[in-house]
Amino acid sequence: MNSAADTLVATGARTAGWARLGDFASLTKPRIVVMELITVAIAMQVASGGAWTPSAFWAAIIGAGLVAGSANALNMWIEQPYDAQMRRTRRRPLPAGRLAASEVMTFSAVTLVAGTVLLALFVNTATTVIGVACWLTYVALYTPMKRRTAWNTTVGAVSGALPILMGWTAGGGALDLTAWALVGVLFFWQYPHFMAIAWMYREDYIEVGYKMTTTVDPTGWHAGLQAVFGSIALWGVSILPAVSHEAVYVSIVSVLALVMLWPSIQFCRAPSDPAAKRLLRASLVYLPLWLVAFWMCW
Ligand code: HEM
Ligand SMILES: CC(C)=CCC/C(C)=C/CC/C(C)=C/COP(=O)(O)OP(=O)(O)O
Repeated sequence: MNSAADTLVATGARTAGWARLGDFASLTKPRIVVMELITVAIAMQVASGGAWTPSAFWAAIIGAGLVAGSANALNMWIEQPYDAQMRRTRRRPLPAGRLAASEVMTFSAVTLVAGTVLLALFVNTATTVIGVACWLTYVALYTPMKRRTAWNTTVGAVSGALPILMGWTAGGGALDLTAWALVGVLFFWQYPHFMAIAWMYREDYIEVGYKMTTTVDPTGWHAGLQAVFGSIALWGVSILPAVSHEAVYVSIVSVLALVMLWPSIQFCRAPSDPAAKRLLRASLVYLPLWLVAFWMCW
């Protein structure tokens, strides 16, 4: 177990009551998980044509949330020494000593089992298998790869893209072109999303030894290119689900594409903190808007 965290807890940094509950909740990286769960809910709604039962719907949302929360908690357990050194992450419960390593491990194990059981009993086998595959790609592949190669982002993008497929299969959707187009949207969206972040926190990443596009090429040129090509690919796959659908959807998505493409081009031309922040903000605007367009126009 992690003696550093346990020692800090022993010296009295441990929280109690609601604050302790908040510390456990923050192990799940709640903002990312909430966005993931919105993708799950909308994919399930569209795939089922709204014909879901409340038990299956809530089991899918809570089950996916628990499995994702488990993956994020275990990622924090593995990365504690590096989280402790980065400004953005050093106040997390484990490096700050508010939770013990053993508590984080227990939390991750319990949420993994609970989430998997919920998905298996109340949703279906396909969704459960995708959930476990997603957990494995994140914890067993992406997390160690961050220290070895900048290709980690491609693997992380698979983990980030699979939850929407869980929503689709939970709603009875087949693994057809639409299903893979949805995975493609989430996959390619993560390039501009993360290249902005990789630039903003490049000094932290260099200091702790993470291999990111912006640490391998500190000029930002490769990160910019990946943001631009990611945004172009995002445009293409965002349109795909509309093959037999309305022109209005294609028009909305094409306008939305510019929301991503323009700040990506600006960032690529001259990487800077303000340009990266604008790109990150654009990514966080794009995804909910695209989800609503997809849902409404389906
Ligand atoms: C390679 C994949 C990804 C990486 C490495 C990544 C990393 C990050 C990081 C480090 C932040 C914090 C930025 C900050 O503090 O300024 C962030 C923010 C955010 N990410 Fe991602 N992310 C990825 C994929 C995703 C996915 C798939 C989603 C959801 C669908 C998502 C949703 C969000 C949201 C909502 C925020 C803003 C809230 C916050 O700052 O915590 N991300 N991401
Ligand atoms: C159902 C299931 C298992 C879903 C998993 C969804 C999930 C965890 C997506 C994460 C996407 C991602 C790579 C985030 C960054 O992690 P990071 O380690 O780079 O972030 P950090 O630097 O903030 O720790």
